[in-house]
Amino acid sequence: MSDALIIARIDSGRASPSNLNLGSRPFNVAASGRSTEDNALEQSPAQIEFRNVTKRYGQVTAVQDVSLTVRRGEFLTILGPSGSGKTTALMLLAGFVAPTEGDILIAGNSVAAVPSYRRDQGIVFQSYALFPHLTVRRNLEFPLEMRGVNAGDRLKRVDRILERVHLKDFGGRMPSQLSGGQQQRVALARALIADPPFLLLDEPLGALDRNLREQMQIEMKTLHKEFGITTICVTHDQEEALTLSDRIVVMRAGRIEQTDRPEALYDRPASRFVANFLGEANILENLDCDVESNAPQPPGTVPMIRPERICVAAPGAPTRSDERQRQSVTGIVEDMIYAGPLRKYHVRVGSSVLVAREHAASGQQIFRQGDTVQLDWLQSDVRFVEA
Ligand SMILES: Nc1ncnc2c1ncn2[C@@H]1O[C@H](COP(=O)(O)OP(=O)(O)OP(=O)(O)O)[C@@H](O)[C@H]1O
Repeated sequence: MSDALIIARIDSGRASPSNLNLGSRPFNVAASGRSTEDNALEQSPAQIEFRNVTKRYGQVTAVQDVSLTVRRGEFLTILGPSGSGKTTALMLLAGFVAPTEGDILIAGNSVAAVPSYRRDQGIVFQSYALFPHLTVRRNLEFPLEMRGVNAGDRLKRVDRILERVHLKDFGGRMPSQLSGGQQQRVALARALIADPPFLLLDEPLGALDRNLREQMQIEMKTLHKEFGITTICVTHDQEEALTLSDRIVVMRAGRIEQTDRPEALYDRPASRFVANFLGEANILENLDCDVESNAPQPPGTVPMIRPERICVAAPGAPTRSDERQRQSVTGIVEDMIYAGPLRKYHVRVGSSVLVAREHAASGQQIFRQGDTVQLDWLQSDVRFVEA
């Protein structure tokens, strides 16, 4: 079932950074810089709630004790590696599978006894699931017919939605006569046409090539803004999650590891797992020095720094940061990779290899394999993550 696409808005009551039970860690504090939009979302009413939901298949626990609150209008992405329970969480919400324990509420009411076909939701799958023998127009009319909408209204609504997804001249085509991106737009239009209160997306763009995926990400974000529809999206694509979401839920082995806004998740991951899953992370272990930070190291944590926060320089070169705030180590370049406008260095320091990423600026010294370099960073850029 990993090829369904669904949109909705989820908020983990259990694991957001502000309520994670992590003692006195500095990242318990919600990141600053919230926009008016963020605040408005936080104040919007809860639309969907998972209350201690567990789903077992025999010996396998696919989802374990998940509690979430999705707010009206939110775009929430469930992100996690294969087998972490993302799709099961979505299928539970869609009513395709029933919880073993716990309850799911929509608009404050338990939906335990409501079959999926009676849940008013739009669903989009990676495989589009368009009817191949029906034209685009007939595909779009189908959900309206099911709801008893009369022919005149159906016509108007189909015209309107075709216009909104930029497919006004494609109503007479069969799905096989459309590109992948166009088929995905029809699938989205079909999910939205009956004005569902929320939309569920499972790996919505997984079948598209990279360029088209980026274009569709922008289109989906625009559509979400226009419709203001609560959306829950399941993906294992970090970039997609970062681009589209108001908030991201990171799942691991059936549980929620962390929930937060994309920037906050990247800048202040709670655990080594999240730090590594969302971007690249240097865990500052086994260096021949004590890593210093502006904050004391809480027990059970390890220091972490993102590659773009590390500067690479010749040994003894003046550093770019304030001396009192600076930490530096010496290492040997193992590898240097050009990645378009970026240079990525792998540098051996003791028994660790640190990754540093720098924007390629003109006049900047380039280091090669075997060169001795100095790596330095600001202590304030060090984060402590759960080991
Ligand atoms: N119908 C089923 N019967 C038995 N086990 C299942 C069933 N559906 C899912 N599982 C198991 O539950 C766990 C979670 O599966 P799920 O499909 O939710 O993960 P996922 O994060 O969506 O993975 P992927 O990204 O690979 O789709 C996995 O171990 C999977 O094998």
